[in-house]
Amino acid sequence: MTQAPVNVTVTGAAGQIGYALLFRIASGQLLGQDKPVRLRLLEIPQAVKAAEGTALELEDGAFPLLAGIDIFDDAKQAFEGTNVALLVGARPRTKGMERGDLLEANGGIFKPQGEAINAGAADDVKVLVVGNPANTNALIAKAHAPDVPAERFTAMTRLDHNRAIAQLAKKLGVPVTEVKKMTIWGNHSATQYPDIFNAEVNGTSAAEAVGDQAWLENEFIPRVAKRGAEIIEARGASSAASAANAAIDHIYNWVNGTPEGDWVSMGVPSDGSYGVPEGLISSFPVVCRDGSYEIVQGLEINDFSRAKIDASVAELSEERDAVRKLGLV
Ligand SMILES: NC(=O)C1=CN([C@@H]2O[C@H](COP(=O)(O)OP(=O)(O)OC[C@H]3O[C@@H](n4cnc5c(N)ncnc54)[C@H](O)[C@@H]3O)[C@@H](O)[C@H]2O)C=CC1
Ligand SMILES: O=C([O-])CC(=O)C(=O)O
Repeated sequence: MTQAPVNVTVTGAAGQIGYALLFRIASGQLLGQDKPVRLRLLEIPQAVKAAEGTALELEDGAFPLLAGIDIFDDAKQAFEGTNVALLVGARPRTKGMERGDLLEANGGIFKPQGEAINAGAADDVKVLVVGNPANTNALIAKAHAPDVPAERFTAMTRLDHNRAIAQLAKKLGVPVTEVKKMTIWGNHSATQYPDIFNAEVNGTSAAEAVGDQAWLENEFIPRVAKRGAEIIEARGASSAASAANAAIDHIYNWVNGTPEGDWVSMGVPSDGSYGVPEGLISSFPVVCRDGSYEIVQGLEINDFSRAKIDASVAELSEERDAVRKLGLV
């Protein structure tokens, strides 16, 4: 283990996703088994003690790759020298809160965090926003980090991607490993569009293998898009371990590449591909190589898919307009 440790900042470290995420990072699953990590945990002052408790447990794991843990309640310090920033902590929607209130409350978190990343993160920083509304929170953070290349700001739709693979595999009675080229388009919200027209099962068209438009429209798409609510209903709490798992997958692929003949879904700043307005953080199919990603080009978008993508992108534009009005971007 001669490499210098990679600095990984996790916000919301004392929350449920944080608890599921930190042990997997410490065990080497985020970056790879040859990469030591130094954890930098950010919490609000009231939750620092709980984060300290988690740090004690991390110590008790005696993880060979864990080079150190520091805990902060100040964003500037937490993002100093960070190579990988996992922005998990966010303001949840509470009773009586309007959409605008939620965006404003999250602006109060993601604006200063963007500024702190801009001021102190390492030159190679990669940012993943998990905290909801993830795409627009990522947009806010990016807007306040003008010195960081825009493409380093990403939002998590990998949980949706994994959910879509699992549901499709279940429908067709095949192992998840047979499903390739799944795509989530748009927003991490109920408007997202899981696209099976470009997906493959055993190397052939997934849509043809399913051959059931009613299942696609009435079961698959709503199931994937509303899976978060289904989990909350069943568990009495939102997805945590599966969200942490998806965050691990997102960064692992970004850093180490996607497998040959497959792609993954990431919320990334649009370059105008597929008619998504430039700058919006929208989910696309991407391939990752050598620590960077590229949006997969040239996919066929049929009329059904076009309408679904447009609807989700329209929601992203509305969210951007709302945070623009609030002076957050
Ligand atoms: N993109 C996705 O696919 C998913 C996103 N989520 C979102 O992830 C977020 C976190 O979820 P949980 O861990 O379950 O929530 P949680 O409420 O258990 O934990 C959130 C933590 O963030 C902390 N926090 C709040 N403001 C902060 C700030 N300014 N700086 C640092 N820490 C701060 C809180 O003290 C709390 O410990 C939520 O917004 C949730 O909606 C959850 C599942 C999937
Ligand atoms: O709604 C939530 O907080 C959880 C969420 O994003 C998901 O499970 O996809």
